[in-house]
Amino acid sequence: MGPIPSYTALIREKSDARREAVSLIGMTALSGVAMGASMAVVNAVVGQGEGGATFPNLLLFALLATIFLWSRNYALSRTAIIVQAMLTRIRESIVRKLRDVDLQAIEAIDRERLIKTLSHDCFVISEASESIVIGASSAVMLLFSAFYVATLSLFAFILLCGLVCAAIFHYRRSQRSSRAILDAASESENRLFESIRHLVYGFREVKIAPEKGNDLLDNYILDYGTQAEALRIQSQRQFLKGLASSQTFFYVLLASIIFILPQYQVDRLIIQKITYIILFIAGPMEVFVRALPAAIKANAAAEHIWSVEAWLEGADRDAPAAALAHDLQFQSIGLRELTFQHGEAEAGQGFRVGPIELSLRPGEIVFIAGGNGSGKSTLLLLLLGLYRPLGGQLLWNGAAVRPHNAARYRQLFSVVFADFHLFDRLYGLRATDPGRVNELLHRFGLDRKVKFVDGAFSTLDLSTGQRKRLAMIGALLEEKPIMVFDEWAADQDVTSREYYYTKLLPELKAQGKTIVAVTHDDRYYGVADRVIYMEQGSIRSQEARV
Ligand SMILES: Nc1ncnc2c1ncn2[C@@H]1O[C@H](COP(=O)(O)OP(=O)(O)OP(=O)(O)O)[C@@H](O)[C@H]1O
Repeated sequence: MGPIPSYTALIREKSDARREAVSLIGMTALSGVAMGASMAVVNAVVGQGEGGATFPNLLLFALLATIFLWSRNYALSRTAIIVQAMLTRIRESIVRKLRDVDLQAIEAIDRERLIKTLSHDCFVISEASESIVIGASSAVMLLFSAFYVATLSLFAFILLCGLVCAAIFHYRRSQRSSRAILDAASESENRLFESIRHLVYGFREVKIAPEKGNDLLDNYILDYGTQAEALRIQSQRQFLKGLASSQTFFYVLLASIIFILPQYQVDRLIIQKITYIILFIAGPMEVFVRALPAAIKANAAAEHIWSVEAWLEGADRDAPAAALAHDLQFQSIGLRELTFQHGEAEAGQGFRVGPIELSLRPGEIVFIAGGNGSGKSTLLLLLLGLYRPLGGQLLWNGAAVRPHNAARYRQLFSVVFADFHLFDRLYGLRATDPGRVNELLHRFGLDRKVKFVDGAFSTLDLSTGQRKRLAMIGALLEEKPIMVFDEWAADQDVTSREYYYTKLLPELKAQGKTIVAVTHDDRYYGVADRVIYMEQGSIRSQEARV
């Protein structure tokens, strides 16, 4: 697997490098050999004095330099193409799998970490790949030089090998905890940015209560910042220690060649040549040492990608969402003895829902009422087939909703959740007539604030009530048979609320739509055909209003 197993595994299994492995490794090695060989030519020419400066030697040098430049350029440009294509493919594969996993899986993971893997970790791999190729080419050049030294003096070669082993041993010891330090530094930075986020997004609260801001700044932002600073300095020191040990190794080597080798090797010319070699490899050696931290970071980023992939592979999913189906029939939906559990029941901290017994028929308006935390939103998620029930069945026209048909079933619904996400454009509704959108913007009193331009809304910078009205427009344009609204009217002014209950809902019902709406507005309960009361996760009662 090599010293950076996750990174190499990623390149091997997720990129096209496998097909080009021979040419890529060959070109990288060729560039190292050509660099070493051009050094050998320089050495030979200089060693021969004036007699060495011949046209054939010049040609040979030019040829080797060209091979070096061409092969390294080839390896670098192909690596860039392969790595970028690989990252695009990885992002696509992660996003595709992400789209299909269950809601419960998404709710259980760290979404920030997921986004960071798609952005930061992919960026780290993209940046590191160039350093890794140049580092590998330099390593080949160093190997070539070692063998070149062996042809000149076996003793010098043994000396070189001994010193290299000592340097590697020392380097590994000095870098032993570098990964742990890097991880701790990035953890401190995460906490630092989390605290800064509280300051930025809780700015109004901080303005009103300065002690919040002082506490955040003095005890969290500064503390985490200082921790991160100390860890980054420690990590940089470690890297510099590694660099210094490689430079010390270089000077010890040089001193050994100049002062010890002459005791065993009398040929001054050979000593001179080996000295040139040592001086020549100083640059590639530093390049190689500098590539190591980049490789360690790329390996850590690859580990994150692997763990996200593993999580996605293991997460529950429905059959992939089919293309939008317009022919979905809805005669009945039934929740039969449906049960669900939030969290661990054993830990005593979970929330149990059900058993729920509920039927839904076309063209009716059903209100769901109940106290805070009584399970209304959870009931909606169960009805929408977004949570997998623990027991019981969700029936669609008499047939059970299961992973193979759940995505299709969900297409029956348009939803405005209580904690809805407002999209900047009408995704999935490309063919929508802009005239219809403008008419709805006008109807919901948003036409002065929001314009519908090139398929997107001109702004989402709106009040909570206005944002909900915009979300409602999106839901109405979807033209689905069942509409689900979770406390939609809660943030509306009196006029919009009145409009919602007395005009919009009856109009939708008249169009044959079924409405399921969570509401606390008991003075409008007369609009509904039925009101369902939730209490502690169960339906306490159902009241027919007509
Ligand atoms: N994703 C979740 N993970 C764990 N517990 C949850 C989750 N979502 C809701 N709960 C818990 O389930 C219970 C019911 O929540 P739910 O949101 O369904 O109630 P609600 O009646 O809609 O409340 P509200 O009127 O305040 O919106 C609450 O105790 C809540 O803490």
